[in-house]
Amino acid sequence: MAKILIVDDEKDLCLVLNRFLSKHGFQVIEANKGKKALELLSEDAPDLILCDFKLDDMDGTSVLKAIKEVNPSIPVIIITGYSNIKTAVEVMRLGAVDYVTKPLIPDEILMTIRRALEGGKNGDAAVTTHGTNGSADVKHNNTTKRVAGKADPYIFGDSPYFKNILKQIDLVAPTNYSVIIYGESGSGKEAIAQEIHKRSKRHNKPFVAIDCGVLSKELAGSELFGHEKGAFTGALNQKIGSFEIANEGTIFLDEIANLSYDVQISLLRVVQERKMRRVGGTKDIDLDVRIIVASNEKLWDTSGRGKLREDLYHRFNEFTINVAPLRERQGDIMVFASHFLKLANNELNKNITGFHPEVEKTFRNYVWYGNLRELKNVVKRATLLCDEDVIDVKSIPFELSNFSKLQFEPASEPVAVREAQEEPQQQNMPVKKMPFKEPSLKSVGLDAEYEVILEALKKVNFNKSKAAKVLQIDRKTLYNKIKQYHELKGEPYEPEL
Ligand SMILES: Nc1ncnc2c1ncn2[C@@H]1O[C@H](COP(=O)(O)OP(=O)(O)OP(=O)(O)O)[C@@H](O)[C@H]1O
Repeated sequence: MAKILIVDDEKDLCLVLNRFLSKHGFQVIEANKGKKALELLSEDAPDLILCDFKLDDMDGTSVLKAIKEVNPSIPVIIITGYSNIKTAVEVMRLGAVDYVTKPLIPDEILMTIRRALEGGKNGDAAVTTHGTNGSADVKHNNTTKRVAGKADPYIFGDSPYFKNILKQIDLVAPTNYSVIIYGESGSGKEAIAQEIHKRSKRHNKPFVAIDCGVLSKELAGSELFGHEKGAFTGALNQKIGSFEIANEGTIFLDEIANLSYDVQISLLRVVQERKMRRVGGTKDIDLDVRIIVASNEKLWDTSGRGKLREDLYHRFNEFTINVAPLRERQGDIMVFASHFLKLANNELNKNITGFHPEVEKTFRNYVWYGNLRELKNVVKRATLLCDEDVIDVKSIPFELSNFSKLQFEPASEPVAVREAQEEPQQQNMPVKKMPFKEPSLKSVGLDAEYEVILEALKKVNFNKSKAAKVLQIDRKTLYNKIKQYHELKGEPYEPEL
């Protein structure tokens, strides 16, 4: 029975989650503070942590960092409000395995937990030792290491963007060149690395993906190169590292710049001499591994700041692929949305046929901080919620469908965002009324109320309980007002929690 640690300062929510997860056969422990969570992590050895992003005593980033220091391989699922999605997406780089957004939907939580316990990152539960079309003969229940196997399928469409990427993949795949893939979090860097492997002569050998952002300083060497029995305290048995597992195949090192300087020296030896030694070992092991690295900042800058060895950078820099953020690939958004809908339909045994035009418009105008990962999550959740033939506005997060209206501070990527917007002038505008087609006294009143509600929501970072307090109404009344407003506009809205 898997043990789950719930970390949330909302005691009621903990209680509801505890009951729900216990009913589904999990053993549940709770912590209402970050510090308590860290204590329980050491004392109770949970198998997975479900952690609210905003706690009274610690913010999500520090909790996650602290958790990963104690146990780098424990899967952590972040609970976040959609208003914090941008930060949550960044936190994924610190090693969270996935995120779920509020209001929480029980079935979504259950699916996400089950996937995470199977060892996958955001639906990519692919943990086998042999190639992209090989069989699964060894399981590593370890979030830092993924070896390609039965995962969600990738698509490479025929838009100009895809054609260009595929041209580069085809060019480099047959060679032994190292490749650097640049792109924002969730933009599909690993998908491209896998495609290079698939189209190379190494295709029936292992593809091993390592999330270097999650490796602790102490264990990174042993994770990558393995260790001999007794090499250090705790090395009870010999361990084969990722490079040896990937021998004759391809290794994908995500967030490469996070590796410590010592590990970078060992890595340089692998790249230069094609040899490595296990930690504590005395024997050289010959290696023939193709290296693909990924980063979301330019490695030249990283090496300029002394974070990445310059010689290593030059070794990697044999071929570069730049993955554009989703918001700059307007033409691909609905192609991916339809693909993710097909996957979600299969998984949930549903038959939703497409997207309402209003949803398509919303998708095209949104910034997608988490790129494909965020789109996939939104579509999966909408498929779960939707009881119509097509995904309608009420099944997508309120903050997303009202995105342009909720923007009243400059976005952090104004250029990219502006380029991607059909109506650029709407991007940074202040809170605006959403006038009804035919104003009545009721609609004018609601319009004014809605404006005040939006102001309050913004003030408290879209925490609806806090907004209700600011507005001196209870949470239910707040939901009802939002719901009423949307219904009057012909946009039904169903808050869940
Ligand atoms: N071409 C594609 N077709 C279908 N799904 C894709 C494709 N590319 C990416 N995805 C999906 O989008 C999500 C993010 O992709 P991926 O892990 O490759 O991104 P990434 O840039 O490596 O992310 P990170 O930097 O956070 O590790 C995954 O769930 C993946 O399955």
